[in-house]
Amino acid sequence: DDPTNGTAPTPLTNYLDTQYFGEISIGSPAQMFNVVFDTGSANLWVPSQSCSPFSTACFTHNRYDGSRSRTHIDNGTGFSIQYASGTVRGFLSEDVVVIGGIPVVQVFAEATALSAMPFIFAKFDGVLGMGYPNVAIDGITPVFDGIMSQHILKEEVFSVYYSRDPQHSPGGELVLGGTDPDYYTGTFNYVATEEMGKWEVTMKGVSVGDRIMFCVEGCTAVIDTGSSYITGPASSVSELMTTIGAQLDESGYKVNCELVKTLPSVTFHLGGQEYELSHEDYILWQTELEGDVCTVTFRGLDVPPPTGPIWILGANFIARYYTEFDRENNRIGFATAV
Ligand SMILES: CC(C)(C)OC(=O)N[C@@H]1CNC[C@H](C(=O)N(Cc2cccc(Cl)c2Cl)C2CC2)C1
Repeated sequence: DDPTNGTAPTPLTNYLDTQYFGEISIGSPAQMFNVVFDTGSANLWVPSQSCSPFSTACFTHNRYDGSRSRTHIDNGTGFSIQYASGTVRGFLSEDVVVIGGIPVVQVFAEATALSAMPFIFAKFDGVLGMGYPNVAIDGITPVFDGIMSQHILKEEVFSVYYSRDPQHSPGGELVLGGTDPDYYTGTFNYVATEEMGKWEVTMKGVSVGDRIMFCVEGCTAVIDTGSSYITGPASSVSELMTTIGAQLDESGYKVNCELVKTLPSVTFHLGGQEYELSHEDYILWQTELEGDVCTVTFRGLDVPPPTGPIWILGANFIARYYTEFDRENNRIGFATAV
């Protein structure tokens, strides 16, 4: 009998409120990796022992060595992912993956080439996609689907808590099979996933203060645990920044830290509920040597049709709203995070 009654928690590390990752093992004996549990993708990849020494991003991370695992199964099929922000190339292997204490035989990619950008900034080794199977490249069964087919989870859901303060411990928590009441208050409000097979919902508007300014006719919002920020169509975000008096510089939108407490809330209308972010939720306040820097955690990103135009609600949204991803009922639940 499972000591955690059909649920399996994994503590997460919070790196600068922008990267949240937890530990999994692959192989026998266990080889440990830090991975982002990413609802915006559906494949598992980790750096490979056979990655080229010239791939700095690969070399500075933990690497999987199939020859050291007695449960390794050769595959060798080529694999590549083209992110908006970078490229991962390698080949497929199969081995036992353990996540939250649950073992699953899994086809995954060994990365032999990782683009320096952005992976040299990554504190994590790889990515474990928590998306639906139809987002999976090469039709590979995602990890969570492999676990659901074992019928050991109390519910076919997983939940995510992201802490808002890097010093907070744990930096977050992934729960397979349920939710963790330690990290939310009140009840869940649910929104149906709009397009079967993506962690995407219909958004009814985006308000600044009490004025609906964007997505007035409705639009699509992706709830993406693997994105650091909130992104929206570049024109909308640029208008939003003008409204709050933020300037764009080479590393994002900045505001004068003295004015932060006067900034309006930004509210996302999902399902029958309004999800407000206050300036505490969307400003990253960093104290540097040359003074304080206040970054607005919104980015303009134009996703081409038919996928776009979309808004992507990332870590800073999830840090405020504890999120339950429900595969049983194809819906997403939000509760106020503690
Ligand atoms: C189309 C398809 C390829 C499936 O799209 C995706 O996979 N889309 C992914 C959607 N979720 C975010 C992913 C992403 O941007 N990164 C890079 C990243 C994010 C935050 C911080 C850092 Cl340092 C980095 Cl490197 C992966 C780590 C999750 C892309």
